[in-house]
Amino acid sequence: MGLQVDPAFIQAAEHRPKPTISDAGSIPLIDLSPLLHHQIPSDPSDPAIADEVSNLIAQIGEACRDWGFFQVVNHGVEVELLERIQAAASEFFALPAEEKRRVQRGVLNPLGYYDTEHTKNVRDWKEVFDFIVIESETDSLLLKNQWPEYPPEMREACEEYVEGVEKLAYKLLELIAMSLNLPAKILNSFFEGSTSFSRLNHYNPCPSPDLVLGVGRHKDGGALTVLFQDEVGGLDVKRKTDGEWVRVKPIHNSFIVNVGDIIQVWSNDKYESVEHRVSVNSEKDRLSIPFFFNPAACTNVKPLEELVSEDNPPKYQEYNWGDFFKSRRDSNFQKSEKENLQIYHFKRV
Ligand SMILES: O=C(O)CCC(=O)C(=O)O
Ligand SMILES: [Fe+2]
Repeated sequence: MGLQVDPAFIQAAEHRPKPTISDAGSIPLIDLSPLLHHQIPSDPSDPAIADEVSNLIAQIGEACRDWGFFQVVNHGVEVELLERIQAAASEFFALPAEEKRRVQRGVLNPLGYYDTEHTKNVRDWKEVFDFIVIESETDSLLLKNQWPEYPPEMREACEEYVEGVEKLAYKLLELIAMSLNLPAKILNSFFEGSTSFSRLNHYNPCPSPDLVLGVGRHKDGGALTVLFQDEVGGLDVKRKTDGEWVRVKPIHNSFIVNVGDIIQVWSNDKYESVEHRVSVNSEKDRLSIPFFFNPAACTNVKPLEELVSEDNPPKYQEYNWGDFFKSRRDSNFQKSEKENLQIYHFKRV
């Protein structure tokens, strides 16, 4: 029998998903309901901090340290925003290819539709639509949204969705800062004029799910990812304790949160950005919507001074986020012989 998929999609044998994967012993589940009736205090030493909130901060800290991933419920993002963006995304991806290509990303502007992303030089079994929160233009980078004509409600659904999810991302950032024993808002100013963007990921059913991946194994390069997934499932996380891949079980009206490379560097490796990938299946298509919470392009990323000392010297050299972001986006666009930029290139030896 001949191959059922283009060889560009085929993973090397060691990276192919196993036919069965466990969702037991998977990522922690955290209930954010204390935030529905308490403010996040400004400082971890605040004597008025409610027990429920200090407990929540401790849970977030443990999840970041032990997993780099967790799932949240009672997150305060309105379910209606989720329903609207899912409906718009499904309608958009169901359009004929020529229609979707009218908003195709280009070399100059990385935003819009595309179905040719490569992760580590193997093509991903997916199509995506990227849009950014704050549009900008510099000599080296154009970040301008390309909204499709159909469905007409897509733009509003996307814009209102990111507004809701960005608020959640700020709360998570503040809880993470507190869990590192730092003032809650210490990281917030890096996100003024942010390069945060969101992506609609659509994975079609695949005739050879044992040979390909929806997204190859990778770590997220930004600060924090807040991801919605539908009920199909397919996100696999590499468990830190034993390196096993575990499936993240879909939970209705929840978000999956993961620490990206920037938090790894800021925390001087206290929290690590963990590898993950997406498996596909032969029956159902799947939708996921990550929000990549990223600082401003001018941010120079390095271990936070408050977290380094003589005994714990900085483990990374400073790098510029805008340059890193551009280099990643260029290398994901086309297959290239060169490995793309990774934070370990800035590791001090
Ligand atoms: O679809 C998913 O569950 C995850 C996608 C992902 O890891 C990414 O887009 O960076
Ligand atoms: Fe990812």
